[in-house]
Amino acid sequence: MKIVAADIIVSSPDRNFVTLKITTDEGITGLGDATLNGRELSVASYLRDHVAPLLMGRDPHRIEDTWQFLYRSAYWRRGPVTMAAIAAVDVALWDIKAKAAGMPLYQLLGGASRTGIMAYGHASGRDIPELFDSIRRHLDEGFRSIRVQTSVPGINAVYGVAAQPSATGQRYDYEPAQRTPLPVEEDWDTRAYLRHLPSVFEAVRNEFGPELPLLHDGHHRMTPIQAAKLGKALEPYDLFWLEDCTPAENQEALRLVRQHTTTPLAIGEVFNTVWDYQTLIREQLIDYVRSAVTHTGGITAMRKLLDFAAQYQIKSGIHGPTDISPVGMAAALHLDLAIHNFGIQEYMKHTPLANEVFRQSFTFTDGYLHPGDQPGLGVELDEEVAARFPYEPAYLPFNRLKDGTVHDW
Ligand SMILES: O=C(O)[C@@H](O)[C@@H](O)[C@H](O)[C@H](O)CO
Repeated sequence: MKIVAADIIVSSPDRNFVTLKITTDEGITGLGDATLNGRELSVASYLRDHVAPLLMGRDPHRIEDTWQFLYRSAYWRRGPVTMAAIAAVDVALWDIKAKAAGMPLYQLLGGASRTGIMAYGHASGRDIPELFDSIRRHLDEGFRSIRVQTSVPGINAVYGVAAQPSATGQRYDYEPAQRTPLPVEEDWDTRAYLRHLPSVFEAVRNEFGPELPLLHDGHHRMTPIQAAKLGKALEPYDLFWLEDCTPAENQEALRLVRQHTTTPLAIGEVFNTVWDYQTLIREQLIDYVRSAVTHTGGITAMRKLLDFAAQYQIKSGIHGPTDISPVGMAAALHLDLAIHNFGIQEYMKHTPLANEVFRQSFTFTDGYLHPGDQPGLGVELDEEVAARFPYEPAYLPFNRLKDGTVHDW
């Protein structure tokens, strides 16, 4: 079999997605997700201008060789653009291999290690009553693990609160990237957040009891000592994890957090290679790996990363917000089902419009996802519908402190 075409499809059904479609001389096609929120066109260009010509005539079955070739022959290594482009090729090739075998992809990764994939949803509220309603709604929808984000008194707009008004006047809901000519400015005050958050978790535990797994995302905003303080303060509420408590480019910083708290830690959605985790994993400074298949070099690289983590009893918590397309989501689900050290999967539902462009076979029942049993990934791209929604520039917001200093968002 030979690769005869590699097309890049950029489409914006409610938000931007970049999809790679690889076609073989036998007529089998494979899809890969190359979406990098707010920087989509850079990956589209990387693929179209630099990678697609290299793929022509290659044997699609040689996945490891193609991965190594794309990674090493570029000379310039790592980074989100490069690794998202390589991920898209990798996932598309796995899709082709599984379709050629007539099997769902997870079978090629060793087969199912579990019957379903525990998923967590995103509950949020501007105040406690709104948060409780959101948690109840998620429980009604079938979620059995819940991420909790709230507004903080004194701060106007906080990451992750769906009901807050966005810059366009609509709810924030599905997607923090805004279709505005400049990134929207949000405000931040870590001391106010640290004072407020423990009382929110206390209220949630009192209302919903001790069983429900609860998660929280710090979105990179704390220093190590602030993160240590928050982890300690949240210990009575038994979190499943505290995510992205520090920016974590400095892996050693997590030693300090770890020394002070037993709240489990999850990190890595902005990382893109195993090297970003070397110290974190070897020194057991985290409990969950948050990388996205889409941003970390695809299934081939994620499998190696998670096998490394498994040696230290560190589990997966694969990134799955709506900026991971249904193609990237399906790739995550096949991997989740096959690996032994599965932890939890993030799951934010895509909009009905996005689901018209990407027809998926995965299911969500009583808290558990399953990728389905269609050959390959189980996702089809409707290119006619996709063409109706051309790219629209959008930016993620950024933060400023009260004195005007730019802060991590
Ligand atoms: O935990 C998460 O899923 C978030 O941190 C993301 O929603 C993140 O904000 C987006 O991926 C940014 O594009």
